[in-house]
Amino acid sequence: MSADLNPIEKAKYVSARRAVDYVEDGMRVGLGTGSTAAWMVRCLAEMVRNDGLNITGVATSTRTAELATSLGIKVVDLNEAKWLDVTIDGADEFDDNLTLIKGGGGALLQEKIVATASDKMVVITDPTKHVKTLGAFPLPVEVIPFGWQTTQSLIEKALVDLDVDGRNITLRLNQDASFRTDEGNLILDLHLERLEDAQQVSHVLNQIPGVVENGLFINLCDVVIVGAADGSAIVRDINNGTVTNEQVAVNESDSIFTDVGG
Ligand SMILES: O=C[C@H](O)[C@H](O)[C@H](O)COP(=O)(O)O
Repeated sequence: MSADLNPIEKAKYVSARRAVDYVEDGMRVGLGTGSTAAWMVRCLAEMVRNDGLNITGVATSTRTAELATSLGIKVVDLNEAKWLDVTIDGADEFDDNLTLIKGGGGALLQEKIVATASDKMVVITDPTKHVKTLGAFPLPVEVIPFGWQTTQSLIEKALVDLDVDGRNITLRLNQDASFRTDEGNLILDLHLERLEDAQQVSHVLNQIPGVVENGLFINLCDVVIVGAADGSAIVRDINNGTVTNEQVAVNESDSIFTDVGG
């Protein structure tokens, strides 16, 4: 493996390399967003290039679409694909129930639509993402720009009613301006520290006018893969209840490392 990659990047690569085993010829594949998902896109592109793999990708963000297209993966709109065989995506946090917090990169809305429209969601992670209780990672909530401060106040009130301390909410910035999602919306990051009842919080947030979607992914993830820098990966499948510790075949001279300058 490329000596230039730090251990976390190596772990992400290992997890992505294992995840692409779920992709078969002719599949429609949801392509996640983020640094881990980018490794998966590079792995798939290599299979398209070297093995003639024939897949159709649906990207969860403009940047993933650009990466996939630039590497030779066919990308279509979800309206065209309609339904997907598998989606592979990263996560910011996951717990033992495979509930996720996503949206650190602001792509949670399209990611959730794509994951929901998939037969299987495979989540690729590194050891830093596993938590006992969700919430240390701020929960992203996508809101429309109109009246966003009022929406924020309504979120604060709803959290108090749920006995969750939601007073620390920040508008996500991109340098000096507000961050805009691919849909032109804003992101509020909820610094909750602990999230005991994800189902309830998610439900309540999505009832508030102005909230488009939140970053909690509940009952969507089928498989989580936790890669490690030594080339091992823990693969947990929630549907068949298996947890396997595997060694992933990695090629030190893999051309995808040169794609990223590693
Ligand atoms: O909006 C971004 C996504 O939910 C990402 O999948 C998530 O933030 C994980 O990203 P990374 O793999 O870069 O840690």
